[in-house]
Order: sequence, then C-alpha cells, then structure tokens
Amino acid sequence: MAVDYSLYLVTGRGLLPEGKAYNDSLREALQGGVTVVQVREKKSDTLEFLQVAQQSKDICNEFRVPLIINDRIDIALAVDADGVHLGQTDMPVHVARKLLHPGKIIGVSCSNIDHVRKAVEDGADYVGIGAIWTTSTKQLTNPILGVREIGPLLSALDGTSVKAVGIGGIKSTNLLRTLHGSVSTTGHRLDGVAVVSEIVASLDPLRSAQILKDVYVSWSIATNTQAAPVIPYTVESIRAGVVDLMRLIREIGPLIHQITNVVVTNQSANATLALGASPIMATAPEEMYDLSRALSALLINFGTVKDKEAMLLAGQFVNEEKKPVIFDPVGVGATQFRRETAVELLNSWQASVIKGNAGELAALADSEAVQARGVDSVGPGFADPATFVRNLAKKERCVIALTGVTDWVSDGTTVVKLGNGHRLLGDITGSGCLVGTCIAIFCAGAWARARNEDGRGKLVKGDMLMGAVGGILALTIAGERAALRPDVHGSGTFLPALIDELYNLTPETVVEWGQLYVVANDIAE
Ligand SMILES: Nc1ncnc2c1ncn2[C@@H]1O[C@H](COP(=O)(O)OP(=O)(O)OP(=O)(O)O)[C@@H](O)[C@H]1O
Ligand SMILES: Cc1ncsc1CCO
Repeated sequence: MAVDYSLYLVTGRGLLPEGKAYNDSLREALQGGVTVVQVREKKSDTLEFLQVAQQSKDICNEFRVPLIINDRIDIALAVDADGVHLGQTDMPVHVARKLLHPGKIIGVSCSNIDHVRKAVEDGADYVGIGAIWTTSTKQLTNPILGVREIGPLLSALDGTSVKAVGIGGIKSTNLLRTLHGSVSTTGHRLDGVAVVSEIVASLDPLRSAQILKDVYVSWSIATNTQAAPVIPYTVESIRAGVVDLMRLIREIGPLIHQITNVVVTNQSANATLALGASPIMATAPEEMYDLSRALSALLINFGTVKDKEAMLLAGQFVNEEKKPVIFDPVGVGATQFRRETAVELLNSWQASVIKGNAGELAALADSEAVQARGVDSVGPGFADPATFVRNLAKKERCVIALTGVTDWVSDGTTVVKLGNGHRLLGDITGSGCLVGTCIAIFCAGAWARARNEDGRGKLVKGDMLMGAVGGILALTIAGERAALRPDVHGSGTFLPALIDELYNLTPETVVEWGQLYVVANDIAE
C-alpha cells in the first residue's frame, strides 16, 4: 500500500482541551489534511484502548486514511488496523510481521543510526526518527537529537524503500526549519512529520492541521528540483550580481542587526556605515522580536559569548521573516562551551551563511584536518578547501564562507574561490569579524532584492551565495587598497585606512580588482 506519510498524527487523549471530544478532534484533524493516524494509549487498560482504536478506525475509514496502533499487535489485529508502530523495547519487527496479516505497515522509532540500520534489515516499512526538538509530550522519551543530527540517519535509508517520518516537538513555527534541516548530504529527505500537541491540544484541529499541511506542501513544491531550471553561476553573473547589490545597499541603507563580540563591536558598526548600511548592535532578548521585523539581516558572532538567549531568539525570529542569518562561530573549537553553544544555536535556527576561518570550520565539521589556537587558525589549512566547503554547505544546508589567504564560498553545488586580501588583514584583530559584517550587509541587499518574491517553502529570500561573495570582495579589496596607502605604516594605521577604503569603495573598483573564480558548478549532482 502506498502511504502518504506527510502529516502523521499521533494521538494523545490527555492533551485534548477541556470540552473537546476525542472523536470530534480526530475527525477535524482529518478534515484538515492529516494523512496517517497512530493511536497511542500509554495509560489505558486493554478494553479502553480497544474501544478508542475501534472508534479511530471507523473515523479513519471515512477519510480513507491508514490507522496505525502503537505497540499493541493484539489491538491492531482486533480492529483490523493498517499497521503497528513499535518502540525499541517493543515486539521485534520480524515477530510482529509474523503475527500481522500480509501487507500491514510496521514502523519503528529510531534515535540513532544503528536503530535505523536494524529497522531496514528487519524489514520495517517506515522509521520514526527523533526526537528532533524538545517536546512537551512527556511520553516521548527518546533523546533530543536536534535537526542537524537527522541527515546522517536519513542517509542510512539511501537505496531502500523504507520511509522516514520526523517526530518530536514539531510545530508549524519550526516545521520549515525541520524539513529544510533534516536532509542528508546525499539529498535524502523526510517523507513526513509526526505531530502531537499542535493538533491534539488545539481547539481548532482542522485549522491547525491545515496550517501544518500548507507549510509541508509549499516546501515540497519549492524544493522540487525538477520544477525550475537552475542557471549556473559564471564569473560574469556573479560580478554583475555583486555590483547590483552594492548599488542597492547604498541606495536603501539596510538595517543590520549584529550581536557580536566586545572586541570588534565598534569597528563592525563603522564598517557597516562605511558600506552605506545602518548598524544596530543590540543584545537584550526582550528586543529581538521587534528588531527581527525591522532588520534586513542578522549577524550572530559569538566571539565573546554572553548573549546566548538573545542569539537563540533572534535567529528564530529572523528565520520566521525569511531574512538572512549570518553565523560567525568565532573560536568554536577553543572550548567545550563554544562547541556546545554552536550546536544549540544551529539546532534552533537555520543559518543562511556560516562564515569562519579554517580552524573554526574544521571544528564545526568535527574534522581534525586543521588546528586552531583560540580564535586563530593554525597551519596551511585544508588540502582540498573546495571539496570541504561544498560538503559542509550540503551538511549544514546553507552557504559556507571559508576565510584565509584565499577565501572559498559554496552553496553545496557551486564553489567560488576569491583571491583578494592582504597580509595586514591577518595582523589586525577582527578582520574575519569584519568579513562577517560585510557578508551580512550584502546578504541584506540580496534579501531586499528578493523580498517581494514568493517565499513560500523557503527559509530565506535572496541569493545568499552572491551575498557572501560580495561581502568578502568588499572587505578584501578595501584591505588591499588600504595597504597600498602611503599613510599606512603598520597594523595601527591600517584599520582606519580600511574603514576609509570601504567608505570610498565603488562597484567599478570591485569589478576591476576582484579576483574571483568559479571552480565548481556541479549542478547535475
Ligand atoms: N595573509 C593574508 N593575505 C591575504 N589576505 C588575508 C591574509 N590574512 C587574512 N586575509 C584576509 O582577511 C580576511 C579575514 O580572514 P581571516 O581568516 O584572517 O579571519 P579570522 O582568522 O577569522 O580573523 P579574526 O579572528 O581576527 O576576526 C579574509 O577574507 C582574508 O582574505
Ligand atoms: C581576539 C578575540 N577574542 C574573542 S573575539 C576576538 C576577535 C577576533 O575574532
């Protein structure tokens, strides 16, 4: 039986709002677009479970939607349910298969790759992967994996026909982030999402289900790769795009909200003004919502992590607005606290661009290839930076900007190499942080260019690869020009000269000076 797993409802009678009857709630949820129902009765005795299962089966039949029973094969048999869902400590799949009639669905809860591999071996029809988010449904006791951990589990399903449903704390507010983030580097995605409280605890389950379904459908449409032809980037198209963004930024002066470190706050705000944008360096959690509505891009730089609460909130609000979030995980490999904070932040919101030096991005990718000392990268960097950035972009589902003597940018398919810069940039503190600021400014321009486009199903509007390339070019070309000035005698005089050069930078200079190469454009992959 071909099952549509897209909106998978798990029941929970304990969560029903006062006065809402179970049968009405279930019927309304089905009217709203639920495609599979799993009856879960952890506290009921057998007779009560049987009665609820029978009523559920009758209602599901009206909508021709499959009904799955949690754990209890006897109840599934008794009501002729369409299948069972098994936890890791329930009946093994092969035993359940023997007991059930042929063609019935068997699903298994999985929270690690071994669970998934075993479920495939045992012949499960689908796996429920989670918990993805923290959940108020206390019965879901699986560990919290986080969105970024789902991709590797999905890749274990490559080449099989086993379907995957994400579960755990999924709501309409995090659904798009969940779907976008839960993709393997091989492109394997979720086939559906399981929802409990947002539907069951709702006074209007029909509407709640509809809202979730809308997000799911618009994501499927927006990410259908066959739908629109992909135009490959060329050096010329990138140059033209950067020039356009630079002009637009000077014309509209976008607001750039930066939560950044105390070392660079002032120079980052001045660099922002120099490029024609407006900085606001705000850190109170209470103001993150209002700012998310006003800003054109958000930079989160955790060089001196103090404002974690604000960082968590800001990124979520900005994701909701489909505006750019630029993440600069300064010194992420330096301490356990930074590593954990980066994971927490990246699991809470989707970055549009992650920017870092080789040491930082290696730490983020759990690679030992490059070492770091504090906030600085040590040694010659990656042997094959193009492949590294492309793979990390696929894994993190965003644009990656790797800085160093040569800078590399990738969106997971295209890789751009950038050759501008000067040794003096390495001799001042925070040149990498300034790159982050400039990327945020150009991404703000890219968002502004696309803001009236249909953003349904997308996490961010605008061309973030163009934004990242533009930001790096602006800062590194300004750096080269500053170093050539007769009034620059060392790193002390270099910094103000750098701000001057950003201030005087023109699109024509960027075209003339820009050393940019498209080294890979493997759109076929
Ligand atoms: N020796 C160099 N030659 C040319 N360009 C350089 C050199 N060092 C740094 N740059 C430029 O400076 C920018 C900042 O890169 P870098 O990797 O040094 O940042 P970072 O280590 O994160 O800096 P910080 O931690 O001080 O903010 C890059 O875009 C790069 O092009
Ligand atoms: C030196 C330093 N320490 C924390 S942040 C920062 C600025 C450069 O990344």
